[in-house]
Amino acid sequence: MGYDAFLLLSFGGPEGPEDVLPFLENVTRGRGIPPERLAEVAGHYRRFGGVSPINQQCRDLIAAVRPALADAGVDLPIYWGNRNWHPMLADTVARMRDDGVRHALAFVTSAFGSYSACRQYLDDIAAARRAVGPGAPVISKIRHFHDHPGYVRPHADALRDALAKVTAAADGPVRIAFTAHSIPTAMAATAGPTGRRYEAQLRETASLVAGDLPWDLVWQSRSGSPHTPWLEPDINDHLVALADAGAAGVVVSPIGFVSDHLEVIWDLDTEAAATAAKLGLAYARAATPGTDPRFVTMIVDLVRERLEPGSPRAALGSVPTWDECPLGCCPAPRRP
Ligand SMILES: CC1=C(CCC(=O)O)c2cc3nc(cc4[nH]c(cc5[nH]c(cc1n2)c(C)c5CCC(=O)O)c(CCC(=O)O)c4C)C(CCC(=O)O)=C3C
Ligand SMILES: [Fe+2]
Repeated sequence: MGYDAFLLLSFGGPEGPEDVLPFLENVTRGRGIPPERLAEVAGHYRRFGGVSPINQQCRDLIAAVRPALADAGVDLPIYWGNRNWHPMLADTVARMRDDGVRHALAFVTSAFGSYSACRQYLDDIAAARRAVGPGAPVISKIRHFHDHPGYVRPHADALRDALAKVTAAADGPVRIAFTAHSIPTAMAATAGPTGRRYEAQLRETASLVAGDLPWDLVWQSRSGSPHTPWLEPDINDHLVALADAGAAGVVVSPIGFVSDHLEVIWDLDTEAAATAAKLGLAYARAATPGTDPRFVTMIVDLVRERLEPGSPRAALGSVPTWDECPLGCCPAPRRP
């Protein structure tokens, strides 16, 4: 099977105050998110001038991937499209069609399964192709990479850097808290081909990143209606529990994310850091891979896996990954 383009597919984020509400409408359309929650989240974006860092992080990633692909002898044009904000995926797919692209490989900026982290991107690809109509390229999504050394090692080094800072500052025991985006428990139950795959992958990533160190996996950025159960505990509640149990410091490592986007700089660097300060806990947040050269090389290697069938599939763990998600894997949740 030949591929003739590389597509970076990401979440998208606003790049100015006037973008914030239409962006949030795109994210939450038909999702039953209460207006109070939306107003609150709009406030988070406004605290950063209405600019999410995520689009610039995508530009930076492309700038790093372009020479890395060329060095590896992979000669593919590079495109970028987002689910929720410009450049919108459907516009990108139209441009790919105009350029004569027939079959693109898509790297999605999420390492994990579940509807929100995986199937939703496949649905967005299908919707964008439908919108473009005849001649739209086929787009194949690159596999999950939750246990790829190019994802695990940058997180592991960042964890050690942050741990050194907190250990120097804390007068007592220091704990490690890994975080990922919370999802509704119903979505977690049906993640992957046999359920609970989002949590299983995250636990595997956590244990690979932590090595011998003890850790907890907790959740951040809960959205939705307060009446819908989501994965718990929230990082802020967890910090209270750690302080009550006598911890003096905590390192928070957002293993659920590939870059320091708004959910990291607001929910962790602003909110969780304030909770820790109030509790008297020493606190540091570990960096995400971003444009770490090992992460960039991973993307090249994942492309080569698909270009050269039979080439090695790097994996440090044992939770399986595959190229094509089975039908019915990570089904869409029922929406209110
Ligand atoms: C699993 C997961 C990931 C990780 C996988 C991946 O990376 O894709 C992720 C990433 C992200 N989530 C992000 C932003 C938002 N997520 C929201 C809402 C939701 N997220 C959900 C799940 C996830 N989200 C879910 C189940 C909802 C409820 C609505 C629904 O059922 O779909 C909302 C609505 C407002 C609110 O928070 O209530 C916003 C603004 C940004 C961009 C940050 C930036 O701008 O820099 C990023 C990278
Ligand atoms: Fe989200």
